[in-house]
Amino acid sequence: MLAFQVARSACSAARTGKAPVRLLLSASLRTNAPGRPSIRVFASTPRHRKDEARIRTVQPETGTKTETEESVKPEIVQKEKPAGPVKQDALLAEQTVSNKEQRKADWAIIKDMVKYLWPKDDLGTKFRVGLSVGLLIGAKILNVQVPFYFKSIVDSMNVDFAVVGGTVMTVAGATIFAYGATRIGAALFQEFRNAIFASVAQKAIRRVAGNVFEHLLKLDLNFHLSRQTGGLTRAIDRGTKGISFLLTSMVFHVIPTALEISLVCGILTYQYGAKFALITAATMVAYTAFTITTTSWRTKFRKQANAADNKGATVAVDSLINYEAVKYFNNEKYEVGRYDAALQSYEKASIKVQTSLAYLNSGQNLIFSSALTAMMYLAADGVAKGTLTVGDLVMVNQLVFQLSMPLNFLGSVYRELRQSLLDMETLFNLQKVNLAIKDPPNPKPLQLKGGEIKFENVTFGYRPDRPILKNLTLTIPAGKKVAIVGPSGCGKSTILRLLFRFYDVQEGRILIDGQDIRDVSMESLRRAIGVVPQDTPLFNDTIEHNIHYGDMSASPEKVRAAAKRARIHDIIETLPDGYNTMVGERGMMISGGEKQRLAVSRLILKDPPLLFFDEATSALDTYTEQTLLANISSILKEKSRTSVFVAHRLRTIYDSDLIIVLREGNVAEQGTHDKLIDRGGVYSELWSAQETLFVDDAAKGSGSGDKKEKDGKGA
Ligand SMILES: Nc1ncnc2c1ncn2[C@@H]1O[C@H](COP(=O)(O)OP(=O)(O)OP(=O)(O)O)[C@@H](O)[C@H]1O
Repeated sequence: MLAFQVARSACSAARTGKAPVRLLLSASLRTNAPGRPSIRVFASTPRHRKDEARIRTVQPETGTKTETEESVKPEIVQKEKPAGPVKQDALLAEQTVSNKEQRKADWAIIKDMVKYLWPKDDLGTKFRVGLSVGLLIGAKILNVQVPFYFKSIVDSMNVDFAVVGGTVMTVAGATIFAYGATRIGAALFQEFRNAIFASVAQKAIRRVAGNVFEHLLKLDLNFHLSRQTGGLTRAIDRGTKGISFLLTSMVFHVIPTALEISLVCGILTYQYGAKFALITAATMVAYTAFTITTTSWRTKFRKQANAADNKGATVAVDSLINYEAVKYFNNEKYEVGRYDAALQSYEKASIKVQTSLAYLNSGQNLIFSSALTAMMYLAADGVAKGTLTVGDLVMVNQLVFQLSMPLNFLGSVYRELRQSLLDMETLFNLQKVNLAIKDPPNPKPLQLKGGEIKFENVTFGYRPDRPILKNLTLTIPAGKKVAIVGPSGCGKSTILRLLFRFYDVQEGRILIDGQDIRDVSMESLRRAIGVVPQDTPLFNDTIEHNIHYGDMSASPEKVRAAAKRARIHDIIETLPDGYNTMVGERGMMISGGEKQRLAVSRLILKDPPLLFFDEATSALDTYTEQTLLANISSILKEKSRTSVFVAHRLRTIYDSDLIIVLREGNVAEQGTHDKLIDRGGVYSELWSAQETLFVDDAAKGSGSGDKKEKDGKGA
């Protein structure tokens, strides 16, 4: 049970830790752009991604944009801390996936995404995509008109106004207005395009995220216990951001860059001949090749920074979650040291990221500026020879500059695209995780006749090398109150988990009223079983909601009636917010005893025929425990129900119809209390030991029970 609880609290801790992770990431791990004025140019980047998009500064002298900062995104999924060699191997294996396989996976995702861009039965989406592409083409065509007007304005200005006469209005007024209108038109087209496309990306995100979430809820307990919940939600979060980026960049970056480059090359060839086109084409090839190779080389620095970033977040979150433990043992310095070590690795990796970025930017600038110089020389030469006008010189300059924007995007889009594909792969892989526990084909619902539960030669272990139940055979008779007792870790809670089909048995079978639980639908099986677990899982919501969870269709009156029966109503009424009191994350804002009673209320509301109480009253004082147990007994008597009580304190179960004593994964003995006492076996020894303690406590006055209860009969 301990391992189960540890794993469970790890999950919950990860959940609790989600907010701090983000807080710390943004507050202390991210470096900011240098303090000079910067313009964000990821105009089409969705809002949530903007924070992560690099900031580029427009250099006033040249107009070219230079990457100045990259947000270092944490690793694709916050991976579970490697718990041993097996997991580390798995992680290594994950990292060494061959490039070929990676490309295959990338293409599979892109193909999948095309389905969202052009869904079969969704005319609306098709229309939006079509319209966005139309607007995009319109914007690009308008954009390439701008240099033409500019050339025309420069040429028409290149006259002696004193000789020719006229004003700016008569000479170039129309062209200047056309120039302005074209620029405005291009900008408007781009904004409309973004607005229209937004719903396509958001719809895709909703569908994928919904499917993944549904799948996650279907996965078995083992999957959830071995993953960090924080990591899972992060995978969904990052994967869905990836979807938006991939769709947006597929439509707005890849296609338009290609379109713009072709248009500019075409115009240069048509207007000024092959030399210009050749230089443009050579620049494109050199720029692209340099960007792609340098980006691939830089990726490892980013990965290192991401890993350090994750480590820092994990350390910080772990320390904050275990705040009390840190304080109990005065280990603040140790924790700060651990955190600083992670920050130091991050610092080193970030410096590499920045320096390699400077190299990338310089190389890109060198290639681009060399091409620009060559073109300007050719154009100036043309002007000198009289084959070109000054306007032509300006137009060449403008056209080439127009290329700088898509080219600059190329580097960032390429890298972001790779990252998005990785994020999405993790997300899509989650959907592929097989369900270990599933319904049989055409399952029948469980037919309850009385509620007899039988374990027949059941062998089960969470790990194959450590069996917990060994050829266990037991019968829980229909309509009876049965107790399962035994030393800690002997498999009492495991019996419940198997019955609920959180896991399937490795050998043997479990029958309810003669039906193998693997042959009936899980929905009907789980509907028939009610559980008050050892550690009550509560939602961070109101008390009302948490009780209501037992039956979402129940009326508020029923909720209150259930609370009364679980002896929690009066306490709730005394709280300032009554039933609207928030219970806090994992119910941390209410006491352990209150949590258990909420769990009992929930069970009463669910009203199932088979009831399981796994140490359900362990956090209560003796008086409240006895009263609650009396209430539970009266509920059991109302209808014929089979109930199973797992308990350590034998005084809470001594009156059961049958007591099963487990030891080392098997039944050591069974019978009624009196029979087992007479037998003088394990139960009798346990009973005597507990009674001695109880009497001692009572004598010292520290126990809350009275002497009358000593033999158990007065309870
Ligand atoms: N998910 C798990 N993975 C691996 N081992 C587990 C898992 N859950 C429980 N165990 C182990 O299985 C054994 C039986 O656990 P179980 O919870 O059934 O014990 P229990 O009899 O209910 O104990 P307790 O009385 O302390 O609650 C324990 O040794 C426990 O550490």
